[in-house]
Amino acid sequence: MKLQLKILDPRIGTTWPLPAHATSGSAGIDLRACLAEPVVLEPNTTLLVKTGMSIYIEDTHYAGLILPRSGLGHKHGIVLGNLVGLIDSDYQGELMVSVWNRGTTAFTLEPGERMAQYVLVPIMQTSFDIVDEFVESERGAGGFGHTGRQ
Ligand SMILES: O=c1ccn([C@H]2C[C@H](O)[C@@H](COP(=O)(O)OP(=O)(O)OP(=O)(O)O)O2)c(=O)[nH]1
Ligand SMILES: [Mg+2]
Repeated sequence: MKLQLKILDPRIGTTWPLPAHATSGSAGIDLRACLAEPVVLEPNTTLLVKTGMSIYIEDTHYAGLILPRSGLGHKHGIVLGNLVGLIDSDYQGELMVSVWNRGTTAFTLEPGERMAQYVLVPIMQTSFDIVDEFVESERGAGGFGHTGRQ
């Protein structure tokens, strides 16, 4: 599916490649850190980092998710300060990534480094019928481990 992309940082598409799926089956598109110079992220610090671009989804049946990269998250503790970024279909501003060093050692984020990934997902918007009672389901109100652990 084609989306409108506005390039805000001229290094995107010149110094660094245009955003794209890395392989034919990649679900995500890596987002690069649009930094002027390397930044040291001390343990347990968070930095809001520009991506240098805006993606306007427009169609309300889709949203963007910003997710961690597994290698950075597992090996270096670099995840997201908001855990997951949710990008609304009507958002036209610059995509921003809240980079959180949840690890125990400092991490140097380099200009152009792929820091997170963007995934387009389908969305069902909801409205509500107000009711007093539900038709009873098999589960009912049981949750939070109600069915046991094994
Ligand atoms: O990691 C993120 C999360 C959000 N956004 C942008 C796109 C999104 O559409 C907008 C609002 O995000 P959200 O609704 O999660 O944040 P909020 O704190 O509720 O802000 P708002 O009051 O603007 O809705 O911020 C990002 O660029 N990166
Ligand atoms: Mg909001």
